[in-house]
Amino acid sequence: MTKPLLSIRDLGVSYGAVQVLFGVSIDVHAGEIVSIIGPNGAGKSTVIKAVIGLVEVQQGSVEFDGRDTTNYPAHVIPSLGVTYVPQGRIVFAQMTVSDNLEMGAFLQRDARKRREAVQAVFEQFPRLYERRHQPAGKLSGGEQQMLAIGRALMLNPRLVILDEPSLGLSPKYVDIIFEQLLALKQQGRTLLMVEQNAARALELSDRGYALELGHNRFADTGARLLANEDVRRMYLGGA
Ligand SMILES: Nc1ncnc2c1ncn2[C@@H]1O[C@H](COP(=O)(O)OP(=O)(O)OP(=O)(O)O)[C@@H](O)[C@H]1O
Repeated sequence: MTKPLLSIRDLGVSYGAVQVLFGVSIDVHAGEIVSIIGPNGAGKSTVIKAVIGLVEVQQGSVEFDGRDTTNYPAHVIPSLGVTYVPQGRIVFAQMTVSDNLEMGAFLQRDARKRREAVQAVFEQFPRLYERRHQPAGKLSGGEQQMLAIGRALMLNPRLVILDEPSLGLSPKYVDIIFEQLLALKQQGRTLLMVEQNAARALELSDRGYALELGHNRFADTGARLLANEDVRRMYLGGA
């Protein structure tokens, strides 16, 4: 198999004296959707925060596109081609939808390229085009999540990392957001996400990793994890 685009190896992270990750390893290949699942406190968000420089890695390594990026500062990560959609639909509420998107292209100095990127996001999310002049704070929760995802696409990233993209959304928008993530993969994007909605996430994931108390517990294709009795009992509510 080709080398992973992102390779997280034996990650150890502590908050102060409390260790929360104990040798976690995760690979993401170009063109894949990979999900990290696990109960509250398993360490899912900490893994992605370590990748994007928001928490310090004490053991192990992070490699992106063959380069050791362990403990690269957060402000450098977007220039590598890695963008992040934080938990909680974070948008600039007073700014219009269009201006929110422009903010996502902060590294792009060419105004024409910025406009082209905005147009590409509008094609992906026609609903955002309809509401382009409105303040982001007036959008519904699902639309704000579309906007947060659209903003992360503005730099044409090689990897998009999403923390709980479906959290707090109505069932209708959960469907829409997951459909959009699948559409992004079909366009060749690479996605790594953390999801509490494990069954839905695994359905559209090429591969998944189940964490337990800061350790790797299961790693397999999405389909095989969904079919695994132990995974179903421990992570999918026994369904
Ligand atoms: N800033 C912090 N300071 C101290 N402890 C933290 C901090 N952030 C997270 N933790 C602890 O680290 C552990 C892992 O948290 P993390 O948020 O990575 O888990 P998670 O699997 O993403 O769960 P959740 O879905 O609840 O966010 C938990 O015990 C949590 O309480």
